[in-house]
Amino acid sequence: MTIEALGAGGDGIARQGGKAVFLPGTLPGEQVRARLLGKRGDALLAEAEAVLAPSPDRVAPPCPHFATCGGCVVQHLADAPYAAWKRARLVEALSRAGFPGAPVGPLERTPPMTRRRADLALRRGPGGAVLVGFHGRGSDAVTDLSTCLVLDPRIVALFEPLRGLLRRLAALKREGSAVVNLLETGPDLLLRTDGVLDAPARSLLAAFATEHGIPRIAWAQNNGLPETAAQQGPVSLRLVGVPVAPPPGAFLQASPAGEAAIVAAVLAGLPAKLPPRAAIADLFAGLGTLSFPLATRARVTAFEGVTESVAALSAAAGKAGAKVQAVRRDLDRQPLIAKELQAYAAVVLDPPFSGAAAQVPLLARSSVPRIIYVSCNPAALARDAQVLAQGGYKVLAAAPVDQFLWSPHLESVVVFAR
Ligand SMILES: C[S@@+](CC[C@H](N)C(=O)[O-])C[C@H]1O[C@@H](n2cnc3c(N)ncnc32)[C@H](O)[C@@H]1O
Repeated sequence: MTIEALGAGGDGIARQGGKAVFLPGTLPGEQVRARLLGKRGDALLAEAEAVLAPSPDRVAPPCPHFATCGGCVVQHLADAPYAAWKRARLVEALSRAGFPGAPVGPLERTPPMTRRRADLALRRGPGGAVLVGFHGRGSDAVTDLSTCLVLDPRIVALFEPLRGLLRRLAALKREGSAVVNLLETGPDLLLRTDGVLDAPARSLLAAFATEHGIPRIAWAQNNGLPETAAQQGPVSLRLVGVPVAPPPGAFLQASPAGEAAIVAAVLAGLPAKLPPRAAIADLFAGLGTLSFPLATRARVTAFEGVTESVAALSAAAGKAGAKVQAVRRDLDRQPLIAKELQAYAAVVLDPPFSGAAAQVPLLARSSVPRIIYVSCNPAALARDAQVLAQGGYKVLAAAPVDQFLWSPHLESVVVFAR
């Protein structure tokens, strides 16, 4: 087969009998000998058994786990075509939404080994050993990682100690996860396991926290509410200089450089002049990553659905005297309505992967002069941007931010105006 394009998920795409065939690990222009594996929706899935004519853009993937780990699926592509492909994802998303030729800026890059948040999969294997890593490509298998080239080395340094801990932790029967948030006070660990945490296990966690300089270890059974299992000291990080104490497993932008690029693009998207008593709404505000920078320009109301994040944001704003009011609100069930929206000179929204399907139609019908949409999913962005296009909004600027190096994920900041 001849590979015609690189798909949105990072797989090469060929055609056979009028059907698209997805071939992981291949690149446009390559000729491969392939074996069909089955169907993927309307398309076919195949495996390249041999690359007969490799692309000049093919490079040796630097990570030893490339073949199995599902994290970095396009590490075999040279840097310049990789950056062009990533940026093109935003160009295509906006084009699909009805904004062909939108002013898309250059790709903002983030360096390897700087990701400060990891959501690791844990699995106990036969013999009691525990695998710690990421899920495999399109599979449920867990790749047991010895290294990772995107994560901050301080997180990677915890892999082996975690394996040792979990081997002895009866609370992990078969499956679990570990979220590591690298804060300024050290790694903050949230363990989710499928068993019960008894008193000896709590002592084990406390000893582990002391030994590895971990200020807090929280634990939850499966998807239950986390509880603090061991606390050795305060947990804190600064968001534009404002100290915030995140709850266990809190959402953080993936890397400091990515966060800085997003904040810069959001601030640049505000009108140069705001009316004297202007207010900005920050929707899906999390811990206030965007609220605090926005508060340097106007009063901010920060809407967020997770109670613990709202409390952390509110406490941080109170202590710092920042002009941010935090409000708990589920924006899927109870989006801001027209009457509420008209109070704002600008609305910033940074929804989860699924986008903001409930809020965006109300924004599209609103009189809000400026909407700044921060997206981590070009497909959801394309759907939501189309609704804003139908509402009469134009794109003033769009910034693609490569927070998830070598993966198909793309962060973008798009500025809409009436
Ligand atoms: C992509 S994060 C952005 C957080 C923040 N803006 C930042 O930059 O760190 C999305 C946030 O939306 C929140 N969220 C998810 N679903 C929500 C909902 N239905 N209503 C309100 N907030 C929600 C999540 O808790 C999370 O904090």
